[in-house]
Formats: sequence, structure tokens, C-alpha cells
Amino acid sequence: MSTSLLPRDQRREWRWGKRSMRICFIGAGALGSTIGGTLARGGAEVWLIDPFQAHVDTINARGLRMREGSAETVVTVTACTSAAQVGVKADLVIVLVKSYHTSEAIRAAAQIIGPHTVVMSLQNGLGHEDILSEEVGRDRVMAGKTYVGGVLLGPGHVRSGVIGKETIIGELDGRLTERARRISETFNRAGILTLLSDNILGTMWDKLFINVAGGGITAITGLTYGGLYSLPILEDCALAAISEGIAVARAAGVKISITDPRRAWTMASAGLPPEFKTSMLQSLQSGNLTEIDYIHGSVVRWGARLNVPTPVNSTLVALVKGIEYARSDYPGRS
Ligand SMILES: NC(=O)C1=CN([C@@H]2O[C@H](COP(=O)(O)OP(=O)(O)OC[C@H]3O[C@@H](n4cnc5c(N)ncnc54)[C@H](OP(=O)(O)O)[C@@H]3O)[C@@H](O)[C@H]2O)C=CC1
Ligand SMILES: CC(C)(CO)C(=O)C(=O)O
Repeated sequence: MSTSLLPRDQRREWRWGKRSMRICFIGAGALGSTIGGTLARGGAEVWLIDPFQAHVDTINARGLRMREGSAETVVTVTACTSAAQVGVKADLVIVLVKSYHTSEAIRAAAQIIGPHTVVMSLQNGLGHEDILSEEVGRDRVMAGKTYVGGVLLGPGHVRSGVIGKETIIGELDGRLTERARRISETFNRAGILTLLSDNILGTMWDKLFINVAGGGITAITGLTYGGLYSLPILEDCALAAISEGIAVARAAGVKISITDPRRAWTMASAGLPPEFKTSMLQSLQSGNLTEIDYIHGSVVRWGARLNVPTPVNSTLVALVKGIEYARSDYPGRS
């Protein structure tokens, strides 16, 4: 029987009973392994789903090695290369593929999604909930953003940055539901500092400003944070890009808590060393596409819809796309 204090009409049917929550991660790279491993260590039943065969094999054979600061632990967790191998429905599916893989990844996970499965993205940027809703229905989708960080050090081995880093989750319509409360409890029990929000849209835009601060600029310049934060002209550019984002969010009627661009600029590098590279720069350097369309591109798309000019973000999008394109076999390439 539920002990919830929420009114009955606000309780989503809770079918997970008293057993531990069965959580499947679609995408178990740097962040999926970090959060998945932490939840498994905290007692949840976790499945890591990722096509990286050597990573999956190492985790299954020897456990997931997690380095946090100078401590290293080995976590027993099940990994597989496709959702078809899980064989049961998930209570919670957490999507942590790169944004541009979201649609194909959720489609490939149909077998683990049942009538009471919750699907939640913790990816950076905006727009994932719409993609997920198209595939699984809006009722199943919750939203979240996280300040937890992860780096994949090699197959079966991650550096995790969980301690003191917030994760915020919530229902798209702002209701404080039983399922949201149970998910945040599971996260907190595992040591992931998780808050329940009745304004998850605001949270999503706040996190967007953090990524807008340095993502595009570092991707274009190749600078680590040490370089980015030493050159005032780049700070001016970052503040202009964040200001556009704030103007767009305000025009959209989103209740943001970051209203001073300097706060986003400061927060973006908090606790990170000068040699830190943003994920956008890391993507380019490893030959992958960036999430530019979901980060600066979101500011541009929303700005166009609401008639708010976004020239700085548009320029950053164009230049990053140019860098991506320069690696292709374009006409006239020498
Ligand atoms: N790393 C971090 O610290 C943070 C990351 N984020 C966000 O989290 C998301 C994931 O980032 P991150 O973990 O760094 O990225 P990674 O590239 O390390 O991990 C993504 C993983 O998803 C795999 N993948 C691709 N397609 C599928 C699929 N169809 N099914 C299952 N897995 C698939 C990838 O495999 P393959 O490489 O073969 O494509 C890869 O192993 C991004 O949106 C990022 O912005 C947010 C906050 C912090
Ligand atoms: C570390 C942080 C918050 C800001 O650069 C980030 O999310 C990223 O690099 O993608």
C-alpha cells in the first residue's frame, strides 16, 4: 500500500511494488555508465544497454570500475548490446545517447517499454522529450537535467563526478507525482543528489545556459576552460550568447532561475580544472558530431518562433556545422 501523502488524483498508478526499481540505460557511455553504476551500487536493478561490445563484455566479466577522486570501486551491473537481450519490461528507461541518436535509440528499445514504464532523458540541450513522446507517448515521459559528470576512461572503466552534483527531475506538466517521488528517492538513496521540480522546463533552460556558455566557443577555438576563461573577448561572446538564451526563455514564458548571464558563465566552469574540455570540443576532437543543434540550435529555433533575435547563437551554430562539414568529402575539397 502506498504511504504517499499526495492526493489520490495526483498519484500515478504505482506498479513497481516493493522490489527494487528496474532501470535500463539506453546509452552507457561516459554519463550512462556513471549514473547507472552509481544506481546499481545503491541497490537498483540496472541494465546498461550500449553497442560498445568491449565495454559491455568487460562490465559483464569484471564489473564496472568507477573512479571518483582517488577512490576506485568495482560495481556489479548487467550490460548488453541491445534492448532485446533484457527480456523484461523496465520500470524506468534513462536515455543517455548523444542527442542525435535519441530517435533511433528509443525506437530500438520498444521491447523494454511496457504500459507503466517511465522514459526520462538526462541529456544536455532541449527537444528530447518531444522526440521521446512521439515514440512512447507523452504520458510515459518525464524530464531531467543533471550536473553529474562522467568520462569514459576505457572499456568498463569510468571517471565519475557524482559527489555534490545535483540532478533535477520532474513531470512535464509540473505535477509532483508518486512516480517522480519514487525515482528521486531511488537516486538519492544511491547517493545521487536529486531534487524534484514542479518547474522542470525552467530547470532545462537553466542547464541550457550552462552549455551555451562555452560549448560552441570551445568547439570552434579548440580551447580548454583555462584558455576560454583567460580571454575577455571570448567572455563577451559567451555572455552575449547566454543573454540571447535568457531573452528567448523569457519570451517563451519559462520561469528561469538564472537571469544574470554572468551566473551561467561562472557556473559552467565551477569545480572544473583549467585543462577541462567541454563535451562539444571532445566530440569534435574524437571525430564525432556535436550536439550543437540541441544546444545553441535550440536558442535559435525558439528565437525564430518568438521573434527574438539570436545572431550570436546562429553564428556559433553555423561555424560548428562548418567544422563538422569540413571533415566530409565536400565538393572542391583538395
Ligand atoms: N559526459 C558527461 O559528463 C555529461 C553528458 N551529458 C549528456 O549525456 C548524453 C550522453 O553523453 P555521454 O555519456 O558523454 O556520451 P557518450 O558518447 O560517452 O555515450 C553515449 C553512448 O551511447 C551509445 N549509443 C549510440 N546509439 C545507441 C543506441 N541506439 N542504443 C544504445 N546506445 C547507443 C554510444 O555508442 P557509440 O559511441 O558506438 O555511438 C555511446 O557509447 C549527452 O546528451 C550529453 O550531452 C550531460 C551532462 C554531463
Ligand atoms: C561540463 C559542462 C557542464 C559545461 O561545459 C557540460 O555539460 C559540457 O561540457 O557539456
